[in-house]
Amino acid sequence: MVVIGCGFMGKALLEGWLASGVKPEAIHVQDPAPSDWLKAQTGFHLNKDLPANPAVLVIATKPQVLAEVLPPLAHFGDGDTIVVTIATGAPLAYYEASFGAKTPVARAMPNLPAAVGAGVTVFACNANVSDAQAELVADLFNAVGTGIALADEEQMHAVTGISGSGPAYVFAMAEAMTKAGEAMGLPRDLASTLAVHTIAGAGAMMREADTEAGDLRRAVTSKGGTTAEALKHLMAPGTGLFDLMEKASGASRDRSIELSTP
Ligand SMILES: NC(=O)C1=CN([C@@H]2O[C@H](COP(=O)(O)OP(=O)(O)OC[C@H]3O[C@@H](n4cnc5c(N)ncnc54)[C@H](OP(=O)(O)O)[C@@H]3O)[C@@H](O)[C@H]2O)C=CC1
Ligand SMILES: O=C(O)[C@@H]1CCC=N1
Repeated sequence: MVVIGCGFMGKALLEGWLASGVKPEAIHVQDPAPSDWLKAQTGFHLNKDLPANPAVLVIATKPQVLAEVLPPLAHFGDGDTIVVTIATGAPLAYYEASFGAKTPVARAMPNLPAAVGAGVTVFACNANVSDAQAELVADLFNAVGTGIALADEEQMHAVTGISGSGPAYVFAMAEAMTKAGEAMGLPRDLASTLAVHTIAGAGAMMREADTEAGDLRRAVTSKGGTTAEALKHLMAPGTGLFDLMEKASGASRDRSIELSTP
């Protein structure tokens, strides 16, 4: 496997893949300014000559640099190597134009919790991807969480607005809960611990429960109690979380569309 670009997301995937048993010796990583984490890894082939026919070529750079990153890699095209790109926005056709029309390409949108094996990745494959390669892509992303194949590539922008950017919304929520706790006089450490454990606990419960998130919300909300008072603010039409989430995820989706012509 060859990985081009090892920033936040490249590192998250590599951490997940290493934890799932992929051998570092099987991985070539190219990055012009390797992070301390990358330099500290043993076994990777870092910024060394690349193998001629890797099974997988992962593109993990920002979409803004694709126009300079892809041309020197064009010789990997039109063969058995599958290009797996996690760059936001750019469509499959962009890679076909760069690598050749016969190149197998999978366009994926992972998310940061892949680093701890709890990511969710949606991927769309072009017509050149064989069944075995599609299975390989699914295996790669299932190894770091849950992989979901998508038939309609156009939906990838909306996926980005929900799960690609989504961990940041949840981290922001933890920050906001911490700040609110401090504002009510709790020590920062305690407020932060409460926020993190509450979100992690609620997340674990949603994953295991057989019911929808709304049902779980109702289970916390005693009639005439404290939560109902809080939710009057969080669910207020116009200013509440629901409308805000629609605006926020829509803004992420729109930016993904803007980035689709690198
Ligand atoms: N972060 C996230 O949660 C997610 C990110 N993504 C997508 O993944 C991609 C990477 O994102 P992220 O990791 O956050 O970004 P980063 O900027 O952290 O990582 C990109 C890495 O690529 C390196 N790079 C730049 N030019 C080259 C080159 N010519 N050859 C090899 N490497 C190069 C950068 O080096 P330098 O910094 O020195 O320029 C950097 O280390 C983006 O397309 C992003 O949209 C998708 C889902 C989630
Ligand atoms: O912010 C970004 O552009 C990337 C894509 C999804 C998460 N991070």
